[in-house]
Amino acid sequence: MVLEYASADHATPPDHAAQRAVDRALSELRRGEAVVITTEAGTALLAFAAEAVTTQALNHLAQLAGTAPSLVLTGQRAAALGLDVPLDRPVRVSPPAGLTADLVRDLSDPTRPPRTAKPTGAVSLEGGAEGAATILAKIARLLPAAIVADLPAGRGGMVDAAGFARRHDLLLVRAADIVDYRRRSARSLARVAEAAVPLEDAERTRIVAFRPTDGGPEHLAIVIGDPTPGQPVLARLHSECFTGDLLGSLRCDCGPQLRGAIREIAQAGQGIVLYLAQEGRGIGLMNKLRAYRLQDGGLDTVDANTVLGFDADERVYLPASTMLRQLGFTQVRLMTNNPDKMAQLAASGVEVVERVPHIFPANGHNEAYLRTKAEKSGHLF
Ligand SMILES: Nc1nc2c(ncn2[C@@H]2O[C@H](COP(=O)(O)OP(=O)(O)OP(=O)(O)O)[C@@H](O)[C@H]2O)c(=O)[nH]1
Ligand SMILES: [Zn+2]
Repeated sequence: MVLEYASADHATPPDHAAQRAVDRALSELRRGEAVVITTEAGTALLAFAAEAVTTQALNHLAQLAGTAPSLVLTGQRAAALGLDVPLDRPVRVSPPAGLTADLVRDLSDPTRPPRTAKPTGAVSLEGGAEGAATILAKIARLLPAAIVADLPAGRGGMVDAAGFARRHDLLLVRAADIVDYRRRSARSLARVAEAAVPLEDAERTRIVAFRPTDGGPEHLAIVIGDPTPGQPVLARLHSECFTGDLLGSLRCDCGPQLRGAIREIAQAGQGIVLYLAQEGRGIGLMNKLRAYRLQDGGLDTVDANTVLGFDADERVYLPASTMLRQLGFTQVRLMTNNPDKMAQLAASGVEVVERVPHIFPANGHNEAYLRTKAEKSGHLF
């Protein structure tokens, strides 16, 4: 099958400027710089990633904004620290004596040696800009926590966020654009390259590579044989697992699932494996290694995620549905045990006409992991 490439025009979404602002903010955050986050309500925050905290950075933020910095945690992280708060709202912690770099590290990073740090002082439930700051940290694959300081209102009670950002050479990004970033990114995926790549277990294979126009994560379709567009296709949605897929880690079941899917599809004649760039159930490799560390301390795979401040599963399957559609498929026979994959695909307009179980034997190291997936995440083993 010869594939047509999307034209540049087709691939340019109307919200290009919004995506660009978020993408730039991501790299600022990863470099430890602050960005200005604005809300539709007219408020604005200066924010940088908790993971980049230093005494100097805290002082610099306070001096820039002219207000005391607070720490923003996700509801999940705050609950893990013993606060009685809803899990789905960000929490802002403002200790009366002010933040220190050590306190920020202790509150935001559970892999640090245990100390007795507890959030003290004003703890408030927040929304717009604070929530966006934690989402930005998540998309940047950092710990989901941010240090923030309010921009004070100027004359007339208005915050001149744009003027402030310009004066201090800071990037300005809208909270709503951060919230929409992943959805827009998935929508803007376009095919950029394709080549035959004969595999050990499936010789008639080609890889079709997709890239979003915002420079975000690239995803791959591994197309085996010649599936007929418009017909239900045997498909596996595989989330990246560096440790399992490449190194053969025994902590999970990803390696056998990936190779097994390729073998099974080759035996069936045709089908597609989507290789999705959402390592560690969407928290990234660094954070997955942190989660492993917590699991070595006794937590299960779900609790390790939430103690870090993430949801148990941060993955989205909108990119998968966009890729399937662009390849000509809207119906799948899905190789999975995970009901959330089926639900998310269905919600994004790809019909799951059949679930094909995709189970591999435990290996002596991953029994607890598989049990937790069944008991807590509803996997159908
Ligand atoms: N955060 C975290 N991610 C993990 C852990 N173990 C494996 N993973 C990740 O879990 C994902 C597994 O992906 P899949 O095999 O596609 O999905 P699944 O949820 O197991 O569902 P099915 O295999 O389709 O039934 C990969 O992104 C792995 O990197 C863990 O302990 N913590
Ligand atoms: Zn894995």
